This record gives sequence, C-alpha cells and structure tokens, in this order.
Amino acid sequence: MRKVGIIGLGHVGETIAYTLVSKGTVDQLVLIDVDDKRALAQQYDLVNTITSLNTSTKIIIQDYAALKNADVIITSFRSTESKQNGNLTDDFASSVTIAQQVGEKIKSSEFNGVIINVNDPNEASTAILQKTVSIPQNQVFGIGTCVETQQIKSVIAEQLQVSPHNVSGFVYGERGESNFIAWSTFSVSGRSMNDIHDDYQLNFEKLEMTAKQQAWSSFSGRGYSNFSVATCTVKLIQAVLSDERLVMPVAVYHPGIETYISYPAIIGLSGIRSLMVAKLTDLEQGQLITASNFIKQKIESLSN
Ligand SMILES: NC(=O)c1ccc[n+]([C@@H]2O[C@H](COP(=O)([O-])OP(=O)(O)OC[C@H]3O[C@@H](n4cnc5c(N)ncnc54)[C@H](O)[C@@H]3O)[C@@H](O)[C@H]2O)c1
Repeated sequence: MRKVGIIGLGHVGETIAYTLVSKGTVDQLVLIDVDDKRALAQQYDLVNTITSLNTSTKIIIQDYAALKNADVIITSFRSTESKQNGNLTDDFASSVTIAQQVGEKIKSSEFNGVIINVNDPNEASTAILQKTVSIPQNQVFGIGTCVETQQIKSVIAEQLQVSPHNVSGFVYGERGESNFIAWSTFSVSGRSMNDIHDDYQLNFEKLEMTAKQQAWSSFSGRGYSNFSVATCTVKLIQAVLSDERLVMPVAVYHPGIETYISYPAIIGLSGIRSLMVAKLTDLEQGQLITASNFIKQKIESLSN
C-alpha cells in the first residue's frame, strides 16, 4: 500500500493532492491543515473527483496518527505572517515555529518514512524539520532548486528551439538569492553549453535574467505559484515510492559542507541514496561556499 501525507493544504499542498489522486499515484492520502474547514472541503472535493477516475485513493483528514505507516510526508504549510508580507521569501521566524510544532507532531506519530519539505526558506527549514523529527538525514530533504532548474532548462530549450527534455544540468546552492546556475554541468543532447556557446552565440547572463524574470512573473501575477513546484514534488514522491534512483537538485545534507544545501542527489526508497558529486569550476565552488554560508547564518540566527 502506498501512503502519502500532506501537511499544509494551500495552493501548493492542494495541487499536490489533486495530482496524486488524478494520477492514481497513492492508495491512501492523509491531508492535514490547521484549518479544519479547508481540509474537509478538500476531502469532499477529491472524493467526488475519484468517482470520475479509473483509479481509487482513500482520503483521510486531520489525523497525525494516520501518518505512522506513511511512506512519504510532504510539508507545504506557510504561516499567516508570511502570507501577509506578500514576499517570495517566507517570514523565517514564524516558519521555524510552525516547522517545530509540526515536526513534534510528526515525531509523536512514530513516522519513519521520507519527508519532502516544500516550505521556504527551504534548506534552513528542512534542517529544522530533520532536527525536530529526529529521523536520519537521508530521510529528510527539501524541494531545493528543482523549480529553478526547470526554469533555466525551459529558457535554454526555447533559445535553442529544442525540447526541454534534451537539456540537462543543475542549479545549486539555495532556493533564494544565493542559488547559481552551474553552467559547467549543463548540456544539450550531449553537447556541453561551453561547446555550443559560440555556435548559438549564447549569452549566459541574458538566459539567467530571462529565467529569473519568468520566475517572478509566474509568482507575482497571482501572488503564488503552484503547478511547477507541485509537479516537481510529485516526481520526487514517485522516485521514492518506486525506488527510482532519480537525480534531482534537492535540499540535502552535505557532510563536506556541514549543512543542508541544494545539490544534485540520487533519490530512492529511503530518500537520499547519495550525493551526485560533479567537478564544479573554481568559480562555481566559490558560489557553493557563499550559498552554504548564507544558509548556515540563517540557521544560526535562530539561537540569537
Ligand atoms: N519551491 C518553490 O518553488 C515554491 C513554490 C511555491 C511555494 N513554495 C513554498 O511552499 C509553502 C506553501 O506555499 P502555498 O502557496 O501553498 O501557501 P498557502 O498560504 O497557500 O498555504 C499554506 C497552508 O498552510 C496551512 N498552515 C498554516 N499553519 C499550519 C500548521 N501549523 N499546520 C498545518 N497547516 C498549516 C494554512 O492553513 C494554508 O492552508 C510556502 O513555504 C512557500 O514559500 C515553494
């Protein structure tokens, strides 16, 4: 039996729930939100949806105890303070408080599966969740720079007039200001970006700027974004459930850097199997250290 829990049923959580149900990815779905009416409304809506599908999913709501034997938990909550400030970045102090409260409840349920954290600030809040729930680091990871990686892939694909499926490579660092496109890891149909750079007269800075503008437009036009992050999350859930060993740039504990950071990792049944270590350029290595310092400062600011 495949069982997934979602804690936080806002724009992101409800899109993940609908996607899992419509694809028939799971047998049981546990939905939890601080707002009882919201959880009940989604349960009824999804149960009605299932009557028109060829698949079946049992929907359970507001029951932390039901998470005990879940394979995966998604954390996708956001504090009211964060919502009110209207920024891309969540209010850190209130996000931490909720992460600790929710983490304690997950711990009490005796859950021992994989947690995929969608909340922002992603790397720091993933570290806090892992510490609070007290399950091994490989079982707790965040969405990291999956969406940023999608964004630059689609911009490169558009520029070169190829399918985005032909583009590979990763954005590293931190979901936020200190992430960076590791151009040395990017290739299109087997040709490195440096190799095709002259043929297509590519301007890396312009490509990066376009990706950032598109990211901002997709958020600011509605005040939230949900489809791309939910799609990445469902891909990660499937990778865990099927022990796929998929490589994605997630927020993962990096023992060499001693912090959670967005870095490509191999994902399977027990979460992170290992990091996918690439030889970055000196510049990229420096950017990785800058990002790690930024994340560490954020986590340390908690104790001040
Ligand atoms: N990585 C990405 O690309 C990306 C994209 C979008 C959103 N996000 C992040 O995902 C998170 C959710 O975003 P959203 O747009 O769905 O937010 P939202 O405001 O629409 O929904 C948040 C939900 O969390 C619930 N909630 C609040 N406190 C809770 C608690 N203690 N327990 C359970 N539920 C609680 C709220 O009632 C609400 O339903 C945010 O942290 C956001 O920054 C990340």
